[in-house]
Amino acid sequence: MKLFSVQIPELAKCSVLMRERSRVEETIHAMQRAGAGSLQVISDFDMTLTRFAHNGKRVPTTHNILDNRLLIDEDCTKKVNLLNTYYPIEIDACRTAEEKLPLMVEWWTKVHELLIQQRIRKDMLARAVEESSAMLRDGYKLFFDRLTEQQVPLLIFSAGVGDVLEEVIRQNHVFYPNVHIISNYMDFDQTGVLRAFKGQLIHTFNKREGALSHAAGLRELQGRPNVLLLGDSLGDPDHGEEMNVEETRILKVEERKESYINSFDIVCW
Ligand SMILES: Nc1ccn([C@@H]2O[C@H](COP(=O)(O)O)[C@@H](O)[C@H]2O)c(=O)n1
Repeated sequence: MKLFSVQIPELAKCSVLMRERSRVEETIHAMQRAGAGSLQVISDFDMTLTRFAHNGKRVPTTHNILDNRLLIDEDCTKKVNLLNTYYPIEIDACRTAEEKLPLMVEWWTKVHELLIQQRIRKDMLARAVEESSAMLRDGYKLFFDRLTEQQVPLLIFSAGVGDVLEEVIRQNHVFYPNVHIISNYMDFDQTGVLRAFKGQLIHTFNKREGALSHAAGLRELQGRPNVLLLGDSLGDPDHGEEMNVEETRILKVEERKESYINSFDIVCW
């Protein structure tokens, strides 16, 4: 307890839940002893590195940022706004990942097809991000700065839109060389018009597959056995499993405590 109240006061807050406080304490001690050279951080992006809401309004996900008249027309806006339909399914603690999977594929596929039809222009993305209310979490600057100072790789695994994600962190001045991103990237034609999404679709429940298919990019993380895994979804705890590492899992959620406490070491709600 002393460790948390003195060194990490946030973890002593009543909004922080831990299944086994003593085990988490031991893990943090071990990670501290091993030092920054043994550490890597894996995080998802939307609602983990970005805020869930601000002043009572949902902060847009990277997909939602594309809902801007610079990029898509009014008719598309009506069709593309599927968050209220599919998000409750994504976070439904009563459904299994197997039940959710086809619905998640349906959600991402529908939206990506609509976006492609809109012939989105690459040179408009930065303005769309500027005009959006995208917002990283409080303390993000310290988080990114410390990791880069200590040369700790930060791997962002996101089922969002990589091009938009990059622009958000660039505009917040934290797109440092230690930041690596695996996400759904747009494929633009020679004139800068969206024609497809690159590679295999990444959604909440296949991030593990995404990690494997990008194994080459993960090589530089080898020799760093300690992983701090940050996520907001029950699909996230899988990220580190292929990597044969000790990990501490920290999660940001608004609700669904019970199931999250069973999946993550630390739950912030
Ligand atoms: N068309 C979509 C599809 C997904 N989302 C949300 O984005 C989140 C993905 O980002 P992570 O960085 O958390 O992997 C996902 O959890 C969905 O809730 C969306 O807004 N629109």
